[in-house]
Amino acid sequence: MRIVAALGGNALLERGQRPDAALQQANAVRAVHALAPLAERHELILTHGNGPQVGLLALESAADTSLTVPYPFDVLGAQTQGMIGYWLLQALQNALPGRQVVALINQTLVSAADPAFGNPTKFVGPVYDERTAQELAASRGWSVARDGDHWRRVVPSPDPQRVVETRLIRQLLSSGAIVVCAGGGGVPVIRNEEGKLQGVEAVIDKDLATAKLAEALEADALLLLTDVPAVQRGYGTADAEVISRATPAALRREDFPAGSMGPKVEAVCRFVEVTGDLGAIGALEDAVAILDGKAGTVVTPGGDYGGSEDLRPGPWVRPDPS
Ligand SMILES: Nc1ncnc2c1ncn2[C@@H]1O[C@H](COP(=O)(O)OP(=O)(O)O)[C@@H](O)[C@H]1O
Ligand SMILES: NC(=O)OP(=O)(O)O
Repeated sequence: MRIVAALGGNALLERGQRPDAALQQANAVRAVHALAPLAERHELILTHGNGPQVGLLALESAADTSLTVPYPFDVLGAQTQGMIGYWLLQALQNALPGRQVVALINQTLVSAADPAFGNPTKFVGPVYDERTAQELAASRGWSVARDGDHWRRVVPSPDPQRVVETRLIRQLLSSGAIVVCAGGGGVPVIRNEEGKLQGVEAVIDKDLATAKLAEALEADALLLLTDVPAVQRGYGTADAEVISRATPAALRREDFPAGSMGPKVEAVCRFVEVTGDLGAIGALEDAVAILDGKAGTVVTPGGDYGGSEDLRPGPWVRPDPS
């Protein structure tokens, strides 16, 4: 089976954690520990978030007095792909000796006319209390919004249209490699009037980009792995209940917050609606259990799923490296 899995930015850096490299690298090793069994049995494409990290790099760049202007978000996005891609690359190589692993710097095409450029929704950087967030918004010209119990900076997040390097990713997969790509949703680019690729100031939602990629790669399953065991109806209320199976139509009747669960639900719905294959949302450590039908929120065209036997079965044969 071909599985495209997305790793939440919070899996590498939990809210409130100090962003030390060693801590994030250890978190990457933990994440890979949960994902390695999938890579042993299936073709694996791994994407990752970058919300906490790209916001941190933006703060660092803004504080660098040697710069005329701080680095733009496309450049910062590429930096996070390098940094997080390196941690995942090394963790995967150590967990799966003998396998070829590649971490790509890659771009995702968006529309210059996307209304998201005028309506920032993507959370980046650390969490603040409301007063600090409002002060930072006033002094730095940021947009800020509530993220659960906290406040964070928000930046534009245009809809991903296409992962520019899709064809190359296919080639790497067919050579047997595990591919880490579309980090932070991919570096956001437009095609300018001369038809050239050009970076734009935005952070793409990695779940929506991952769904686009999974569709283009004809994946059998899309797994969005995060820090909650499943999608809940009435999340945060006394009546909250887990949704373990759903159709896209049933999920679309519910309300989920922009910037967190909203884009994940939208991403799995789009993937299942277009492909008729399986999309799921759940906890990183449950990656294998989700595919076995024992955890997470599993979304299928019929809203039913018994386990991975329901997917097109058959072991993935590792290509001979010679
Ligand atoms: N209905 C819901 N069910 C489950 N989690 C929800 C829901 N609504 C909001 N959330 C929040 O969504 C978060 C996951 O989204 P996000 O922070 O964007 O994840 P990640 O960075 O891992 O991609 C959870 O930690 C949870 O607080
Ligand atoms: N770019 C992105 O969606 O990052 P997070 O998953 O960390 O929010």
